[in-house]
Amino acid sequence: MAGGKARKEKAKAQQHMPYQGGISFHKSKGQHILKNPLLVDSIVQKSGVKPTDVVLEIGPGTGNLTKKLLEVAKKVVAVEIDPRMVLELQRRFQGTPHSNRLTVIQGDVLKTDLPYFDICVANIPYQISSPLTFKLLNHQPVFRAAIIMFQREFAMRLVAQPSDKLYCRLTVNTQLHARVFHLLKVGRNNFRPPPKVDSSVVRIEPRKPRIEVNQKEWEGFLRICFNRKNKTLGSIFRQKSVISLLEKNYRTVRALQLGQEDSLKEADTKIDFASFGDDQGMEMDDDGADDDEMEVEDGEADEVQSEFKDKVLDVLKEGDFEEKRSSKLTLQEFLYLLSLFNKAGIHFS
Ligand SMILES: C[S@@+](CC[C@H](N)C(=O)[O-])C[C@H]1O[C@@H](n2cnc3c(N)ncnc32)[C@H](O)[C@@H]1O
Repeated sequence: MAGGKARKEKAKAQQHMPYQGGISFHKSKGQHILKNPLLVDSIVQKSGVKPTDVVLEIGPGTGNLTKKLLEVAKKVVAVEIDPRMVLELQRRFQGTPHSNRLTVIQGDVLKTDLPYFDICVANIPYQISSPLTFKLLNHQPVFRAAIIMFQREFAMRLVAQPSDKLYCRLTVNTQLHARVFHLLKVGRNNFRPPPKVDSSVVRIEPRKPRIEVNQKEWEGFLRICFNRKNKTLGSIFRQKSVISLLEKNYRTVRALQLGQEDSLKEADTKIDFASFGDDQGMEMDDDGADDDEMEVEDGEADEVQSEFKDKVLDVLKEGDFEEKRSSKLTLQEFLYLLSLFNKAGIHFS
């Protein structure tokens, strides 16, 4: 009797254990599986998955979230990089009523052409947070929402508002394409093995219609604005390095417009906006003070006096931006300032 009771208790306890399938987890692949079934329920419930939805899951692991998603969705397409996990998923769902509604794609989600989906729900490896977010935001056709677990700090950057400490280039870049909401704080002990950081679930809703910008223009512009986000735009756009970059670009664009190939050669077309920050504007290691640690020259000594500089400063004055700081500008203000620069023939790509 005592043995039977112990067995029953063990079986009961196992029901509430995360399904691990005897697999060892690799931290290098961000393998921290969800071990709290109540949390999994809560994520699925907050996602608002409909019975008609095709769900994209990224990094299904051993399938704890997948199982709940299959219970509420029409279909789940899961992309998993680790072949051991893919095998485990197939074993877990084989012969269950769900098996024909689950498609597993083995591969790196960043290199995979994503299929159609209505909604994405995922507990992802945190090292791909930034490229994955931008991949999703560029995905066509536009999906309804993505409900994603991120490292807490990354999540707070996505939802930050002007003046918040974590408001940065990533925030503005993301909010250009989507509205982002914080859904749930998740402590590290909800995972096995526990990661070193706390997490948050956010809901990303792509804007419909999209705000159309020239992506290269926008990125070059934001790199400069966020190079020192707490400085005034007046002092950023007075810097010699910024003025000479913009002037080179201005001359190149003018030469192209006039079809003057000789002036184009003179203009030296090499424009290096990349020196003003990384690709996505996401640095998790800084203190949120600035987007980039690169030292830039500023101050009177590095200023240039030129007609072109006056042209740039006139744009700032026209929009009343000279004394404003990127850390406090709204998305609409960034869009407006870029449009003023472009109207004056000043380009960032
Ligand atoms: C944080 S775990 C989540 C596991 C499961 N969804 C859960 O919540 O229990 C992340 C999963 O993503 C997988 N993964 C890591 N890098 C990936 C990539 N580039 N593409 C697709 N899957 C990836 C890992 O193998 C792991 O299974």
